[in-house]
Amino acid sequence: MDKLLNYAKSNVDLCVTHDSINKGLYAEYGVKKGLRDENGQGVLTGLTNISQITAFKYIDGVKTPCDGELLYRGYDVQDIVNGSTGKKFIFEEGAYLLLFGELPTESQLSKFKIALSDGMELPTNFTRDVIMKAPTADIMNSMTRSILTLASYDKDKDNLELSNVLRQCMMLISTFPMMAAYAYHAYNHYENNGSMYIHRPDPELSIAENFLRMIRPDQKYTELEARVLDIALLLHMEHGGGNNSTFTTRVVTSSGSDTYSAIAAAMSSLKGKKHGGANIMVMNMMDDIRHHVSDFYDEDEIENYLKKILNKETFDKQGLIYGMGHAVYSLSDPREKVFKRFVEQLAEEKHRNDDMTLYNNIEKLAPKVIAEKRKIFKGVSPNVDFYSGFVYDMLGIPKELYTPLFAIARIVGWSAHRIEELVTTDKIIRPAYKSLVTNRDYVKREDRCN
Ligand SMILES: CC(=O)SCCNC(=O)CCNC(=O)[C@H](O)C(C)(C)COP(=O)(O)OP(=O)(O)OC[C@H]1O[C@@H](n2cnc3c(N)ncnc32)[C@H](O)[C@@H]1OP(=O)(O)O
Ligand SMILES: O=C([O-])CC(=O)C(=O)O
Repeated sequence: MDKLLNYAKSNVDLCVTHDSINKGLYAEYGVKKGLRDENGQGVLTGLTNISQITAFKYIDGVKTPCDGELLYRGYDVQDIVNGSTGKKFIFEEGAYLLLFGELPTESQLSKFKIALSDGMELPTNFTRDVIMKAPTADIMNSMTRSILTLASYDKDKDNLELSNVLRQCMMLISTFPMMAAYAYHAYNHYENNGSMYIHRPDPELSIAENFLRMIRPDQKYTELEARVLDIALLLHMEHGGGNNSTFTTRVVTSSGSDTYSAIAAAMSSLKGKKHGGANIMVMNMMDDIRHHVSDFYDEDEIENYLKKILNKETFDKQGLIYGMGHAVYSLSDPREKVFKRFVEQLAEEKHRNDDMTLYNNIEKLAPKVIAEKRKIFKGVSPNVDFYSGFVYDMLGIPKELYTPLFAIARIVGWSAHRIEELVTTDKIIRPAYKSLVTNRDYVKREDRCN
């Protein structure tokens, strides 16, 4: 390993020399870096009927940043949340809506729940033979391994008929919580010396309830905890075709690959720190801030520390304030607003008021500090990941499961987009790269100088 690392270090300069491209050429050739134009707007690469994100409104013909709006199949997520008061199975209802395009009637929801419950089963000894092998704190990697292994149990893996793809997607929606919870227990036992327990899901319970039941030794949870998690799952389900993991799903789907491979690829995208992996990074960053800021009520001290993070002087030295900013939203992310309502309620109940103050101050100061230091076109505001980790922390969910929870929700959006891609597009996604290569005369091996 060390020898390989030494070799890699000695060759890094070659990569930098041959892989650095003058940034000015992007503008010269009209290349949209990150598939974004000069104003940060995403390049149009597809059409979708699944969801809609609004971050700007036209006022007197002028494009103006506005509070964010997110519609699932035309319904505002905030209305879905408000309409769910006193109800269970909010995630399941959202999943039906995204997969089939309509809000379910009681009877449709009930049949859908039964179908999902039927899918809540892993193959015999799968937990022992696959999930418990090579335990890791990286639960996303463990889940991805499980997804790819499940493919080898599926006799109809490559069949792209819609009914088969839908069966595969629903089976994955049903089994993701088990893959995540059991992978965590294996890690906690083998790496952390914790106790290991494997609770089976109860087919009568919701996905949110089952998740809480499976991760807790006594299988108990309160109504509020289950509701908050149910809503968190709803809010994370879907975010258009362009977000990194959904676009990945669509790219892999467009090549004719199977469901397991497309979803495994999406998992690999989601875990990135700039995408779904940001929820863990927010928690790590908050720990770091708590460690370095002595007074959570002192705005100057907090602002100075945030500047150090942006200047790559501290924390992970990447220059990012996690949980802030979004590729699409401008003034606000509607999901963050919903989260905040629950955060305030939970923080009061769990006596986390000092933490709440720190979060409030960062929410207020970070956008200003980022706007001063970076070229921001549309405004920068807290995103869905800013409060999600704090909520999960107050629900006693271990940090290793935060990004997996995102995946447990987003598999629904990935599934809907895979199906839409199969039904509608049927064209391999293949953008162009302008080549800067120049012809060189071939030199025989013995004639190359050192
Ligand atoms: C579920 C989700 O995926 S939500 C996003 C979760 N990710 C995070 O919280 C990580 C922190 N945030 C970020 O890295 C960014 O805001 C992203 C990746 C989400 C979006 O980035 P972009 O699409 O480049 O956003 P935008 O066009 O508004 O950014 C403009 C500039 O501000 C920078 N910027 C945006 N947000 C931040 C931030 N939180 N901290 C530091 N700089 C930031 C961008 O890097 C970019 O700088 P550049 O032009 O030098 O590359
Ligand atoms: O849309 C994006 O770029 C990021 C994303 O998935 C989300 O915010 O849920």
